[in-house]
Amino acid sequence: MAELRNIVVLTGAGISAESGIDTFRDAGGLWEKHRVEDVATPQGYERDPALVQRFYDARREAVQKVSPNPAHEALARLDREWEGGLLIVTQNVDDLHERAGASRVVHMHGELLSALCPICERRHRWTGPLIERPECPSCEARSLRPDVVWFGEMPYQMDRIYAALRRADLFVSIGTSGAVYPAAGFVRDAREYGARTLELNLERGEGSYWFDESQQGRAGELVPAWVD
Ligand SMILES: CC(C)NC(=O)[C@H](Cc1c[nH]c2ccccc12)NC(=O)[C@H](CCCC/N=C(/NCCC(=O)O)S[C@H]1O[C@H](COP(=O)(O)OP(=O)(O)OC[C@H]2O[C@@H](n3cnc4c(N)ncnc43)[C@H](O)[C@@H]2O)[C@@H](O)[C@H]1O)NC(=O)OCc1ccccc1
Repeated sequence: MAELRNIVVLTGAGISAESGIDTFRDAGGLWEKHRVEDVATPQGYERDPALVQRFYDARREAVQKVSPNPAHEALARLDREWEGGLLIVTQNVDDLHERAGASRVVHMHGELLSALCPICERRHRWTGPLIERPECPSCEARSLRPDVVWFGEMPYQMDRIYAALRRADLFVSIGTSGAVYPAAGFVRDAREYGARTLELNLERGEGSYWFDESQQGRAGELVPAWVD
């Protein structure tokens, strides 16, 4: 087997479930309580920005009440100790990877604790809106929006992600249903570039067929076992 040097890890809501963060599609998940079109699309934000602000405010409060779990901690350990290439590509907008100590992390769908001004394109730490369209500290436009990627919008840092996929010897997917693109297509991209592929998930995801190996179980057990 070719020498293992470069690893890409894709994470989804399932890795934060054991920290007490709702996933999207599981029973009692976010998409049961909110219509995607209303809270996670640019059109929904145009229609009712206050509804969208409240949705993300509630998630910000929830994230600040929880802590990283053993799966986040194991990936942070890997990040500290692995001398080869490593990129943790997360679909999650929470900051639990960083709070566990990981640094080689890309938030392809944005971050809850960041605010984006679509006018001057500057980002600011989110200090809580309490109103529909907070003022941008840089250009004073009443424009600040959650710095998250909504459906129909281009995910962040796609060039960096595809470059890492092209170099990957190993692609590992953790806690994601494989229902949302382009993230759901990464396993096939990685395979095309010759990487071995491993799925660690509570149940088989929609793209499970494309993985060389698939382990079912809780991330809090599977990930430390895989890393150590
Ligand atoms: C619904 C789907 C069909 N639609 C899409 O994919 C769309 C449209 C589309 C594009 N290409 C396509 C191709 C085919 C079909 C459709 C499309 N995609 C887009 O619009 C994307 C933008 C999508 C991003 C939307 N924003 C999110 N989030 C941010 C906001 C927010 O968070 O509020 S998506 C959001 O939902 C997704 C949820 O998925 P998961 O994280 O997997 O969570 P889920 O609940 O589904 O599953 C949890 C899993 O964990 C497991 N689990 C649970 N507990 C545990 C546990 N304890 N341990 C282990 N596993 C566990 C469960 O078993 C389960 O499998 C995540 O990506 C998450 O970020 N933009 C785009 O394509 O731009 C153009 C483009 C194209 C190519 C290249 C460049 C640009």
